Amino acid sequence: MFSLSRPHFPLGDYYQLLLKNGLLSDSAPLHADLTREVRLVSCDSQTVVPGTLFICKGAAFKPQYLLDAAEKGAFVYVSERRWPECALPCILVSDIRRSMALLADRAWNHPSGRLHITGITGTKGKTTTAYFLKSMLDEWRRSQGKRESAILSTMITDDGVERRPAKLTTPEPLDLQRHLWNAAECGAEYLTMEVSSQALKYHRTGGVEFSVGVFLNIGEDHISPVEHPDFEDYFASKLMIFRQSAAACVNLDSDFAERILTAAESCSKIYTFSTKFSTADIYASEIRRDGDATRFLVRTPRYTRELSMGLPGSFNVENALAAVAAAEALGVPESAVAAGLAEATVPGRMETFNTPDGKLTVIVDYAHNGMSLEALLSSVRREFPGRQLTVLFGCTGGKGLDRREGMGQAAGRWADRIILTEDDPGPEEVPDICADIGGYIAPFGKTWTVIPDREEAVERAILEAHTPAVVVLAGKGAEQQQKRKNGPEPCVPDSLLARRALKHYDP
Ligand SMILES: CC(=O)N[C@H]1[C@@H](OP(=O)(O)OP(=O)(O)OC[C@H]2O[C@@H](n3ccc(=O)[nH]c3=O)[C@H](O)[C@@H]2O)O[C@H](CO)[C@@H](O)[C@@H]1O[C@H](C)C(=O)N[C@@H](C)C(=O)N[C@H](CCC(=O)O)C(=O)O
Ligand SMILES: Nc1ncnc2c1ncn2[C@@H]1O[C@H](COP(=O)(O)OP(=O)(O)OP(=O)(O)O)[C@@H](O)[C@H]1O
Repeated sequence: MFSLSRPHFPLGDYYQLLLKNGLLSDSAPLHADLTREVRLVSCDSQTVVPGTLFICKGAAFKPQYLLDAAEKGAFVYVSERRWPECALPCILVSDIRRSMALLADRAWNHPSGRLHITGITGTKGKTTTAYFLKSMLDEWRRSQGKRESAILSTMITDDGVERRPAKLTTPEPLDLQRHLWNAAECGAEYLTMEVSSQALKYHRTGGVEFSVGVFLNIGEDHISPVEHPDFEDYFASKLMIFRQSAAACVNLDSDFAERILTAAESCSKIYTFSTKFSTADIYASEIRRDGDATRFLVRTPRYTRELSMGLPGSFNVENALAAVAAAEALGVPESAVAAGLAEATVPGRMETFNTPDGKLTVIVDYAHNGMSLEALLSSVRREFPGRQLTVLFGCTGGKGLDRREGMGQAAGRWADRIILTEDDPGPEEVPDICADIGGYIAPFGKTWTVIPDREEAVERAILEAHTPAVVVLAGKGAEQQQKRKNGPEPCVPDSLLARRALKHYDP
């Protein structure tokens, strides 16, 4: 049994916290009752109750929200500017994002102090690594008769109390701290979470203690007017994870590994992992595909043994090693590491479907930028020699425009047959996006077919393949929505489309 009622703190505690962290930008005394208990800290006027400390923030913020909050019983507000239309006392701060994170951490009584949290950052592999680690932790916990660990990932939010599809990879501070509180209260003890560069840049994880911070890799992505202005901003944001981590896990095979290691020096312990450098603390060798399993030998400071996993793709060994490294830092027993990895599945990541005659393999995968499609196709080429390789994909519209170049080049380099289709076109037209991608395929001397309707495209990709063949359906993974001009609209997931088409397969 657990109680979900949490303590409440007087306004003075919150005020002192901002003062101590140098966030107050007004030295004038605050005309508010500092002894009054804050019943809720909120940035959403729709949730306000009497006794709320209201946070004014956001590009879409309107002063009317503050007036609504005051009417519902908010008694003080925190903001980077005063709002003269509101008579409530104002705590003026210099940085609303940092302030909000610290206030949220306080409001939920610093729940990360009661959990072992692993934060995972990197351009690619965060979700997969988080699922691997959760599977290992849960093996261990089940063997002790304990409840499952919690996870906050792009795929799912499961804090032991709330379980639903995630809105963001890393939640905003007030949501994040509530999830951490839930996890701590229900006895999850361990929590694995993805930490996006956006979250670090905007201090969403401010105040959180990570037992382990994992840095997987870095590549060009998320550089756009609405995300990061340039690669340096993106990289520097990700490196911030180590400032709040006790132990660091660093991939020596990543680009810029030296710089990542230097940033990790702020942590009290560093675990390096690699498939290339035998000097790494966690080192994998003898990597091979054996039937439906990927096997490799791993050496850690505590043991040397063979590990296996169901997920194909040599890049998944990197993710597995990251999880093994985090498990090492957390003291997860060897047997739970091995069993957890062997059993782990990740929806929409390298989901594989084979025809009974074994001549046609369809792979559904979430690769949706150049780095991931390159890793995916090069790995499939190695693992399925001598087969025709078809790739089907599209690119998102209105953002991430550089993905067209990276994905086009990866397809041009590796595929025999290329089908371009819809993938979250947003405000753009699918044929226009495909034409852009085609411009990056052409220099490789390859041709491509544009089939805007994804259902038709998948069917033709599969049924018109020349066996022995592999058909890769990239980009959407387990997603069930297409983001179009009018917003998200439901769509059939690729795995279901693949199963449907395979029913009509005629060898
Ligand atoms: C809608 C939007 O663009 N939101 C972004 C923005 O938040 P914001 O604070 O400016 O949001 P806002 O909607 O303008 O805020 C309005 C405020 O008014 C309040 N309100 C609203 C209505 C009302 O009646 N009353 C009221 O009080 C709202 O509760 C809110 O507090 O600033 C935040 C800074 O943390 C961003 O995270 C957040 O990202 C949106 C949600 C988003 O989709 N971001 C993406 C890019 C993102 O973060 N992605 C990463 C993954 C990508 C990666 O791997 O790097 C992620 O972690 O998910
Ligand atoms: N270590 C890796 N290196 C390169 N590509 C990878 C790696 N791991 C996974 N991928 C590719 O990236 C895709 C997304 O993987 P995953 O969801 O685990 O990463 P992520 O970091 O959570 O991604 P995103 O930030 O896009 O949500 C996979 O479907 C696969 O194609």
